[in-house]
Amino acid sequence: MATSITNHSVLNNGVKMPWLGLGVWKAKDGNETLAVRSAIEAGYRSIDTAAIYGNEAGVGEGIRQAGIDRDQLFITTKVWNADQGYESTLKAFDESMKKLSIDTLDLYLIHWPVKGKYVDTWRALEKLYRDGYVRAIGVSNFHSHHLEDLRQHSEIIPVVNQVEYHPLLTQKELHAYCKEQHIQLEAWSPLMQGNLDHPLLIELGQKYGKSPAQIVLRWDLENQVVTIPKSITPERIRQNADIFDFSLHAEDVEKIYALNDSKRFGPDPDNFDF
Ligand SMILES: NC(=O)C1=CN([C@@H]2O[C@H](COP(=O)(O)OP(=O)(O)OC[C@H]3O[C@@H](n4cnc5c(N)ncnc54)[C@H](OP(=O)(O)O)[C@@H]3O)[C@@H](O)[C@H]2O)C=CC1
Ligand SMILES: O=C1CO[C@H](CO)[C@@H](O)[C@@H]1O
Repeated sequence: MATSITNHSVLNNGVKMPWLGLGVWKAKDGNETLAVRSAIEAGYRSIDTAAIYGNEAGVGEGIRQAGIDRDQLFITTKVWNADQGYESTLKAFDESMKKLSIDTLDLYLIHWPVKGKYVDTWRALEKLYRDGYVRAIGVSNFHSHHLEDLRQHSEIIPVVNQVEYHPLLTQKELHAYCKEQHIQLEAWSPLMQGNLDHPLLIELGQKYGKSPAQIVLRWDLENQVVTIPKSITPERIRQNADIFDFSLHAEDVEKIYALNDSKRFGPDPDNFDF
């Protein structure tokens, strides 16, 4: 049970990853810098970006402005689909590191399972890991069949699978598979991209004296899912981190699970047109 913002998941290679991080998709034009700085000031120690978000340089700037020791932070970025393949991934990694202006990355993810490419991409991630440039390597948007395929064609197991996960898309089978394989599930769009007006979430918010966003983020923690809500609003950034002073009763966790209707806000990885 996570009781503090510094609580972490211990990944399958022993690296510690905070249960809560800040997402920064769509944060641009300086908002990403302000958001990262506000988050670090509020106690966040994990930031999730990606090459395709176009804000790695601004994220790096926010980290510097916060004036925190690099080893206190957990930074994730991702290789974009157009850069997949062995050599092109190594090049994309260098570019991301230059933009972030850091020497070592905490977590590098394959953003989507691009058919015919992700195994070679994974070999590049394995090299970066073995050479010490990345502390942990993982994937995003992988179904269990992608993970099985990778398992049969590679040596290192991903530490994390970052997938769309929220009350309307609970991914129970994938979650069970990841648990069995010691792959940490990480939730993207945990706040359903701001669609938080469901009556149950409002009712539970009133019951626990919390907002619907806090109820959903606490539900992630109860389910041992790493979560990375995005906000560029300092007050919401603080609110989203104020989830360590309460816990949900088991029956309420189940009520939220029951909202699942396999609703995706993003594409299904099997149908995504790369
Ligand atoms: N691997 C992948 O393929 C993907 C990864 N991601 C990652 O996951 C992160 C989170 O997902 P994302 O899609 O951004 O969406 P989220 O589910 O985190 O929702 C973000 C939206 O919710 C609003 N919001 C934040 N906090 C609150 C609150 N307390 N009350 C009400 N509204 C709130 C934000 O507004 P505002 O900012 O204006 O405060 C924003 O509009 C991304 O930023 C990215 O890092 C996302 C998509 C795909
Ligand atoms: O993380 C994400 C958000 O941005 C991308 C598109 O621009 C998505 O495809 C992706 O999954």
